[in-house]
Amino acid sequence: MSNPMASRRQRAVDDGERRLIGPPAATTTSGDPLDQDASTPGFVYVLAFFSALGGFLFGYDTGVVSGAMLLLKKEMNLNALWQELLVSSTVGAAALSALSGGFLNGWLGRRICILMSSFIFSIGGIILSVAPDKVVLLVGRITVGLGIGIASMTVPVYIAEVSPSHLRGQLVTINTLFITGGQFIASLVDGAFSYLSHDGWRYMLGLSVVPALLQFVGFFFLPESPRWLLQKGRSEEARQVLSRIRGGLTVNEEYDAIRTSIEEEEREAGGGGLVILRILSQGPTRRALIVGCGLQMFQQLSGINTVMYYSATILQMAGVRDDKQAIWLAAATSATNFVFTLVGVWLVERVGRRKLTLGSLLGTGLSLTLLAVGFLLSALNSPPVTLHPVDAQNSTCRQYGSCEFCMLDPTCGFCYRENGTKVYDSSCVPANQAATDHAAWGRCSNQTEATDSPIWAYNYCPTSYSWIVLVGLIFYLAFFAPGMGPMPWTVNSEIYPLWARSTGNACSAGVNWIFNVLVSLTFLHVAEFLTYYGAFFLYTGLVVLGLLFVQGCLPETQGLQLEDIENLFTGQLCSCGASTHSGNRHIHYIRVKGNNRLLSDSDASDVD
Ligand SMILES: O[C@H]1[C@H](O)[C@@H](O)[C@H](O)[C@@H](O)[C@H]1O
Repeated sequence: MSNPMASRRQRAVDDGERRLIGPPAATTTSGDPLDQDASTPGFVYVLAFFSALGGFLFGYDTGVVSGAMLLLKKEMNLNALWQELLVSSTVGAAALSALSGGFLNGWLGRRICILMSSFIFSIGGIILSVAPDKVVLLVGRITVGLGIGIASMTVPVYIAEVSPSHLRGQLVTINTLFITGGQFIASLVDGAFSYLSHDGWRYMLGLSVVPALLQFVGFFFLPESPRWLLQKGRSEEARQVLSRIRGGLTVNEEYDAIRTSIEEEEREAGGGGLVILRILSQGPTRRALIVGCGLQMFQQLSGINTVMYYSATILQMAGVRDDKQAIWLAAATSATNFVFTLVGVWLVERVGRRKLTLGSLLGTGLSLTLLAVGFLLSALNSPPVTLHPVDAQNSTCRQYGSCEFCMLDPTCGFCYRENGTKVYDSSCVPANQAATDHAAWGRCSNQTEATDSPIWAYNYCPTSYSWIVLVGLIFYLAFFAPGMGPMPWTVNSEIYPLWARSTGNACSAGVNWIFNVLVSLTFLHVAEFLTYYGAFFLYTGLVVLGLLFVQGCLPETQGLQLEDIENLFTGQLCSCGASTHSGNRHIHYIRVKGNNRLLSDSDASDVD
């Protein structure tokens, strides 16, 4: 049977070495084959930079809120519900707008969507910085979330569509570098403005207007994706843009490949019906969608955002008691995430997406186990409660015999004194629910700087095993950041055929945001029921499932033309074979350890 979605060229890999079947993607005007490195004009980096500002804003706005919240809850007297609302409304809005972004992308194009998201970011930043009360703050956070959702699905698609294939993985991964960079800068800004006694949060939240405006102005001068233009029948414009992006080289080959693929797709689909239904009804796109959404789901299920969020507590366990010091050390955590994403940018075109994802998941799983073991040892050696003060309100806190059980109850905290590593005079008392940084009553209810005053531990316990948890945290970020952080975004930007690309990315980005909310909102409840070590063992289990999924289902897309990648999904989902056409050749290849190994390359008439 001939493959209905076959495209023009196919690169097959034999024993890890790629053989190019058919002519190279671009030739110089003189007709010489291009040296690919020499053929990459700087303009494509400019495009990637301005687009990735969307990733920066995504990272900044999700990262900045934790530091801003420390100030906001005091200045606006926010209770726990309002704090939760302000954090999760952004992520919820991002999920909704990512899902609707697919339709907007197909209809208005990538460029307009990017302009729209930077405009929304700017408005959101302005609302947040002038907000007179919590309701306006909520409106601002929702607005920013709408911008994040659209940016998170559009930017990777745009970068993938303008990049030459040999650089595509690297350039799309730069977007995730900008996400983690945004989170890192946000933590620095949080640190710097935490010294302001009043209105520091206005600067923290409002500063995002600067990159948003920069992106808005930049994109006024930048072109639309040539692939989208061609799909809309604006062929002359598409050819001009393609040639501008490729530095004035002859782009006939690439242009023809895109056009043929669009024509074939249109013939197949007849152009009608809802895109999502067409995706689900055709085997290859359905499989691509499952792989894309699965990757995004497992990214969030590996617990990245709880690890980032929980880093402050981990650091407190390690003995960092001062708020300011904790803020700066949390900046070190996001710096680690950022630096190791840089390793991912470096590795993606060297080892390929699949190996990088598998290696990253393996390391992430081992690090989660280490984290869980650290928490387990801390729990087993948790200091006992030795004092039982009279509790007028008869709260649940008095029933707990050790710090471990006391801290797992969000209404209680552990009040103790220490002598070196020895804990004494310890009690479990109710936390002040408006501000959990002190107890509701008793010796830990007023914070003093005196060295002999008792210590208030909310959400953590003093332990001598915190170093295991700290090492686990660093290893976790070092393994997660180069692979599982960026690869779900990178792979999604390249696995769908053009007609399904916006919708496919919208769905997978939506899945990412939905699981982001689910995991971060449930973390404290999961920890309450399963304890902290139980929660981290659970994430380890989920990572093992992720490993099996990636091992079975993720093909290698490195180096292939976007138009060819869809053919990787023509076999059974998670099986290892596929075939494609190249001119009148019929090529069978098999995925061996994720590489496309050539099986046969025969005349089409022999096979069909
Ligand atoms: O790829 C990104 C990155 O890993 C971020 O650090 C994380 O906060 C996001 O949820 C994720 O999508």
